[in-house]
Amino acid sequence: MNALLSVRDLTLGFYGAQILRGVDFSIREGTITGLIGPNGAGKSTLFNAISGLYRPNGGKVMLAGDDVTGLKPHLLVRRGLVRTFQLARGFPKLSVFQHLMLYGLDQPGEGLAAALFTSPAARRREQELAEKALNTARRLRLSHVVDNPVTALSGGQKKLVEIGRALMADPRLILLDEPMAGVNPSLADEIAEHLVALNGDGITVCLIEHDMALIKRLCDPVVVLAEGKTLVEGNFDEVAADPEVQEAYLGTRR
Ligand SMILES: Nc1ncnc2c1ncn2[C@@H]1O[C@H](COP(=O)(O)OP(=O)(O)OP(=O)(O)O)[C@@H](O)[C@H]1O
Repeated sequence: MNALLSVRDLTLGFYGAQILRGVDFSIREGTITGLIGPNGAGKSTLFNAISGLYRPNGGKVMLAGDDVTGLKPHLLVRRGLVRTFQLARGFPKLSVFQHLMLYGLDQPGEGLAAALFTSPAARRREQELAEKALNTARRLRLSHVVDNPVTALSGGQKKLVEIGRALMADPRLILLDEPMAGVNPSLADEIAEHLVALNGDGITVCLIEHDMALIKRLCDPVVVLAEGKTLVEGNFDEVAADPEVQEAYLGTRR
């Protein structure tokens, strides 16, 4: 399988502190790739650098063979790369449905003007979007809360809305930053099932997660990041048995 995304020698620093120190890794199309590493290793920063939130100081991000280093997030979304955040972002007063619609609007050719003018074409497009939002909610088993404000949702449901938001962009690759963190075990299981289903539908997934049982169950390969560098890559058992990985975790985490 080909690399859908490759990161080469990526570096990024804040105020003189080097956080990413030459990261190299690839995400093969069709995989659920796990990205693990001790707290502070730079995993979220790496997602931010890939998804255009932070501009790297050096190195390259290639998406489907194109150099997309430093492209703004909305341009990457149009190329099929979407990320989610650890803490669901959003507008507290909007309903789940309105959230999904809003993110569906940020699509190629979907100017705000087109959405506001009530031409037959704009109305048709709005109807299509509404259907897509309802289907997305159904797919994530959120239909029963679709008209509720996001503030009224449980932590786990908010995580599902965050995934739904990403799905509205018809992604080819989703970067998920701890989508199960802080969620009760049965909902974490449900989210895991959704990820497997999305992957079955052809979406490539890269997942940051601290729960090793979930990583073992869902991810192959697993990439380990420590102190801003990729340490090793392999299947879960290979990675877990690696002395360097054990040392990285022992040194800083357990
Ligand atoms: N905007 C920022 N400004 C300054 N330092 C930052 C910023 N974002 C992250 N850092 C620093 O970069 C380092 C890596 O943080 P990051 O959140 O990427 O780690 P992580 O591997 O995702 O950790 P965790 O598993 O705990 O979420 C940390 O030392 C953090 O304090």
